Amino acid sequence: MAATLIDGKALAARLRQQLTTEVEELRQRGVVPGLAVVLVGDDPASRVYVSMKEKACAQVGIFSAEHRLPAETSQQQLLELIGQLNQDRRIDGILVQLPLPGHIDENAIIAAIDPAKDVDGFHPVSVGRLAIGQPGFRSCTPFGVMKMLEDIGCDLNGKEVVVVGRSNIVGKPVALMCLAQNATVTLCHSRTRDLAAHVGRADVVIAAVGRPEMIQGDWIKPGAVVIDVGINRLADGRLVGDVAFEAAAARASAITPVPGGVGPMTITMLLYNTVESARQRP
Ligand SMILES: Nc1nc(=O)c2c([nH]1)NC[C@@H]1CN(c3ccc(C(=O)N[C@@H](CCC(=O)O)C(=O)O)cc3)C=[N+]21
Repeated sequence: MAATLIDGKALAARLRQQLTTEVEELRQRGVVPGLAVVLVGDDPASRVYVSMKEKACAQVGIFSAEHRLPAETSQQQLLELIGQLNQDRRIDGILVQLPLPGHIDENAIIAAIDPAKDVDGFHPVSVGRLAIGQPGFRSCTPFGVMKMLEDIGCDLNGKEVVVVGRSNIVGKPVALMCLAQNATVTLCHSRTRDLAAHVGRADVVIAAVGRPEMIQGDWIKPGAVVIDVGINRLADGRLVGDVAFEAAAARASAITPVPGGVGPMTITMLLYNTVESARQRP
């Protein structure tokens, strides 16, 4: 393998160490950052993610308040809880674990969160601020990707960035973040013609399609940086990304592994946003 491995787990650990110090300083000023984590229903994957988030909060000294609600919870009941959390002075961030059960309108729930507590960065106000270049909460996975690029000293100014996948939670926001750093950004998706040709021009490839190993190694331009946001569980139990790792690593200058790449950064940026929100407490 020619490429440098971009170790998300190690970077996440370093950032969490810094956050621990910052939380301690806030605590001495009488501010304990607080995160409310809301889980509706009992999806096993969501349960795992939520407990990872709580553990991470405890690790850096953030107070976390867990709200586990039954799958039958009505939209009205959930909106009432959000309303209470919006008013709760101990709470700096509200995270509603997605996906929500089918009878609940996710957009209505996200819109009900006070933008000042939108540490997930999913509220239309946060997304709008990102789009027009104003400060605001940045959603955690794309924010983690940007931190990783910064950490390896990858300056995006004038670079060709190809993002594969146009989701609201990764593809679109990461494209906007790269644009804000003066990259030339191409946002590819399922209808893109000749994806291989686009990827082949990229100095930086950001894969967020959710299809196991779809981005082939021989598409990668020699020396490119490859960020793999995908986390796909195969039938044999293996966890793989959206990029064919071994073949891509043979051509790339740097590449993220799966697991241990972008994943650990997502939760770390949630902690980061929560601490930032506590700092801005009214
Ligand atoms: N409101 C909301 N906000 C989210 O941020 C959110 C969400 N809902 N719903 C689900 C997705 C998924 N997500 C991940 C967090 C950490 C890892 C992570 O740490 N992964 C590790 C371990 C992977 C494993 O072993 O399963 C890794 O990639 O190395 C992955 C995925 C946050 N999400």
